[in-house]
Amino acid sequence: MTHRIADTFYDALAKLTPQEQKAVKQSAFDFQMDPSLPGFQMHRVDRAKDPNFWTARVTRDIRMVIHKTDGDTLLAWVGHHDDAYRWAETRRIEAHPKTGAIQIVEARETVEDVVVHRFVEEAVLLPRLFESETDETLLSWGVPEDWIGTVREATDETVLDIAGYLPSEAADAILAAATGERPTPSIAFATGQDPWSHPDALRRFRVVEDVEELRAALDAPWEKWTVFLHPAQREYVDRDFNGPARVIGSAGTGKTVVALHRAVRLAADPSAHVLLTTFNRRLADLLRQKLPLVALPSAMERITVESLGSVIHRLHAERFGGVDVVDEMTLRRFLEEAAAGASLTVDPEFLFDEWSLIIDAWNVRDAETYRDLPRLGRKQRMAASRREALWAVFDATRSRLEVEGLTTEASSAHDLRGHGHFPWTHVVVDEAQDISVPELLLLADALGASPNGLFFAGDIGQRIFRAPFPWAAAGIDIRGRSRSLKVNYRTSHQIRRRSDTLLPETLVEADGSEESRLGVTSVFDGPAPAIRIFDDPHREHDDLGQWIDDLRRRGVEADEIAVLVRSTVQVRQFEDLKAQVMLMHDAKGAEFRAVAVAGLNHDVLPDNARLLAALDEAQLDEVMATERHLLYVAATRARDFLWLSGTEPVSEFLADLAALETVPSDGSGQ
Ligand SMILES: Nc1ncnc2c1ncn2[C@@H]1O[C@H](COP(=O)(O)OP(=O)(O)OP(=O)(O)O)[C@@H](O)[C@H]1O
Repeated sequence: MTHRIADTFYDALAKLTPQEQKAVKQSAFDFQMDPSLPGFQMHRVDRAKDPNFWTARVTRDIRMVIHKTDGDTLLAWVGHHDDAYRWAETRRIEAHPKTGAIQIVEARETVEDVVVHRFVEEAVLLPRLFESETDETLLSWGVPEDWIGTVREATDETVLDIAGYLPSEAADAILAAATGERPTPSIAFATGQDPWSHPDALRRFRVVEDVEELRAALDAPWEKWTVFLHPAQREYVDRDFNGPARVIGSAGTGKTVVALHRAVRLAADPSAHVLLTTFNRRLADLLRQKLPLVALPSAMERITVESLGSVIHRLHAERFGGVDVVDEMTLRRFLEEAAAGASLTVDPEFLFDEWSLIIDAWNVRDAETYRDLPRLGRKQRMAASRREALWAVFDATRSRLEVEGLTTEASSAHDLRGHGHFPWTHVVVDEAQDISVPELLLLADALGASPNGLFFAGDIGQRIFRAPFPWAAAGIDIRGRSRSLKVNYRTSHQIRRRSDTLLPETLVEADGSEESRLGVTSVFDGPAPAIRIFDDPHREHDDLGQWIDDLRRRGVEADEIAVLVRSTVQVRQFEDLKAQVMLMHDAKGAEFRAVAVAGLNHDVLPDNARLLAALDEAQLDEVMATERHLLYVAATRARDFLWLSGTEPVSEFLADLAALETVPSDGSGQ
């Protein structure tokens, strides 16, 4: 006898009151132990299209909908009595005729009102998106047979509605197709293969082995990712790689979720020691909070969650004793004094960048290496004589640091390379787009060649802290072991579409490889983002206050609303609002039901001081890219509601977004 739980049960449970949830959980456990208990008063749902639907009593008013086949049970839905019967009466659970995956299919006539009604109004005007697709193609996307006609009638205006009624693989496919992507057909199972084990079935049904597992699954019904993964996520969690691998994808596509599950799956091996890490402490703390949702205590014992900086600092202290790390001001002074000593006139910013991004980052120790080194991540060319003169400055700075008993963070990482035992067998790095050169060099040295040794999750469109550099130069080759996720679980269609316009459709990595951002879909709908431009900052503040008050009246709690700004001065400007007010940089890794990115003014984003400090076109491009990424990161923290505003003269990024508002729909559908 196999017990399963469906994602629809989960979603329905999350909508009940805490009291009702408690009762349902107890009943679900009891049911798993003994489904024949008389208290359940099992009733077959008489008017159901599918004869296998039953209801089980939880309380006077609450019923679980159970699907029973050959002794196997599936917890399919839960809710108030009449709703539960209606749900069961209008669903069928069956294997898809083409793909072979088990699906929950909603009876089409129940939704005709919603969808067809709209068809009538728009039918004459709008082109049908899938008119020319054959039945065979639509079936290969997982569209249920009796939905083919409706899908073929879909227009730009109705495609979202229709997708909402379809099994997720079919919804993903039609939404991707509506944006011009060619969906990959679902795997077709041969007759005789278990339809429940199809990858598309595994994303919505999960076998529950014992009550402990059921308890873990039901304890956090809002965190659906703890139980149900998209097949692409599952693949990257489970697969074995013979070298470093990477999952990429735009904001909200579940990369962190993959990183967490992957760490747990690696820790299943009793001889494993897994480091789950990222580039700063705040993000490592967030990972530490999420890990217990997916890891049993036995796996937790084999997983260390710590930021890379902290790991390096700790290992260095253990191995070499304590050394003081030089602060930035002192380092800048040493560099300038060394330049003066060598009678070299050089821009201090350039000197500092050259030290940080080349000399210290790549551990350049002699003039020859410096002379021959490719300009990794630096766009300016430099004559050999100039490099020779500069080398004297860097060499003197190194000696000075040594004399004063100081080191740098980068040097600490370099010291650890090739020195002694690396304490972990596997490292999983989240937010890998912001990893530094020395950190990557260390990881490459320790585990770059070992199977399943290194796994990275990241998005180059969200790189906001560090300059880009080619990973291959650090000894990491992920060619053929990198793939992207395309389903956005966090952000509504409307918010994702708007935010996506902030970045180019194709991003180019430092090694020249390209990443297409097209074809991403969201799993739910919501209101369009509010894009507002004001003449007066007080007006901006007050209107934003009203937007927040409105949300509060609609039941959004203050801690689910974030106001994100670019500078600390602006934090003060908005801090009286009933929301969490924070810097855009600090929102990385977080998500909120509602986000307002405010104070998007001309001198604020891109940050004026950074623009002024740029020494040439290349640096200017880099500043523009990271500032753009920052706005993208900020906007994509929003789940349901997004507000973007500034006061004239506004940020060029905001002006661009506002200009799009007045342009008629681009016809992309998504
Ligand atoms: N398979 C899934 N089912 C349901 N929800 C999911 C799934 N995967 C991810 N999510 C949800 O999507 C949201 C985004 O996930 P996650 O933070 O892992 O994305 P990300 O790609 O790391 O985002 P970012 O790049 O913005 O940091 C989270 O709320 C998470 O709970």
